[in-house]
Amino acid sequence: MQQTEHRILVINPGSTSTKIGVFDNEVSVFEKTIRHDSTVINSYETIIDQYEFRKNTILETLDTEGINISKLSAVCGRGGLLRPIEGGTYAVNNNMLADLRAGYSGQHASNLGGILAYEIASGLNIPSFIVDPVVVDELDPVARVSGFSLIERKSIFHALNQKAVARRVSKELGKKYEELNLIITHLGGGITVGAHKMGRVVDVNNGLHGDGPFSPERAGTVPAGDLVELCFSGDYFREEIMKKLVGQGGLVGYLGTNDAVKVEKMIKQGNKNAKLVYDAMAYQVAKEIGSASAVLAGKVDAIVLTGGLAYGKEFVQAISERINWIADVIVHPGENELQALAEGALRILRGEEEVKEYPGR
Ligand SMILES: Nc1ncnc2c1ncn2[C@@H]1O[C@H](COP(=O)(O)OP(=O)(O)OP(=O)(O)O)[C@@H](O)[C@H]1O
Ligand SMILES: CCCC(=O)O
Repeated sequence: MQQTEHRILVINPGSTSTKIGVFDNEVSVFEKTIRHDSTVINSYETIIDQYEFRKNTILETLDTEGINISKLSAVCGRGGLLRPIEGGTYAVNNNMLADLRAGYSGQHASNLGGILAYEIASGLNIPSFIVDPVVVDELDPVARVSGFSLIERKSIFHALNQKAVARRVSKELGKKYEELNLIITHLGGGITVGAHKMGRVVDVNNGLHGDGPFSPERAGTVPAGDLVELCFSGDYFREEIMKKLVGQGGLVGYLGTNDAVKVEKMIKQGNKNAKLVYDAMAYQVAKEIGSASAVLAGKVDAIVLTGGLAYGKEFVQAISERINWIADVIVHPGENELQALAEGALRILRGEEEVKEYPGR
């Protein structure tokens, strides 16, 4: 039996849920998705205002499950919209807390991850970390140039899951992550396609703010001129347009649902519009993968499809048949973010990796 060296609490706050897990070393001993009623969540003006509610919910859940938090070695949260930083495990420090509280790069439920980790850990006098936040930025300089001198391209993507899956696939291929060129495609509520060149994500679409394929909830890249016309038409407030791009874009905008399983049902029932839209989403994902293969100059060891949509056999098939000439396609459906958070903290606690300091200010 494996000896318990480290017990780690991991926290992944999402827009409608808080996922928590307790790990003894790499082994999950408890995982729970705590779903939050949208009326409760929406009663808070900002994401940060939800802090007390989410913290109490986590502590009550652990208490009900009989998990004694005084035995924890560390707490690790999903990192949020911070300043751009390279991938890795970061200690939560005052600069990070200030940026998360202020929403330095915007509002995202994951902003609560570092704050919750810190507040629970500091009461127990143990360290708190975040791992591979959504702002991980390893872009090559050339990838930052947008073509419009007032706007620079940014790196905002599913870094935690992309990096974790990339490491897992590298192991499966019997190589180090730093020895491979991989295209990792996260197919979730948002979709991001990362060009991982020898361990660095040198280019990726900004999944949150209008870049790349459309997804269940995001519009992705839209024709800029037409968008400007719409913004100044006088028909919409700024927040309305933002919502149409993020949250109510993609499948939600076309078909009124973010649930791909429902869309597949619509298609089976003969809904031609649903078929067209679903095909278009697969088509745009394949285009983005093709573009990432050009970033890697065609030297691609594998293309990986992950996230919830990767459970959809026909969706995966529709993407694969357009891109499987580039490299082998490996499918890892779902995400493993709690495990990735635990492993990130563990690498530090075991001294296998040096903890990174968040710069700030
Ligand atoms: N078995 C399935 N077949 C097809 N689609 C599925 C299946 N299971 C889940 N999905 C779809 O996957 C999508 C959600 O993916 P996922 O759970 O990775 O997203 P999320 O965690 O909410 O958001 P994100 O990954 O962007 O942070 C939804 O559209 C959901 O309907
Ligand atoms: C994780 C950033 C991308 C998104 O939320 O869609």
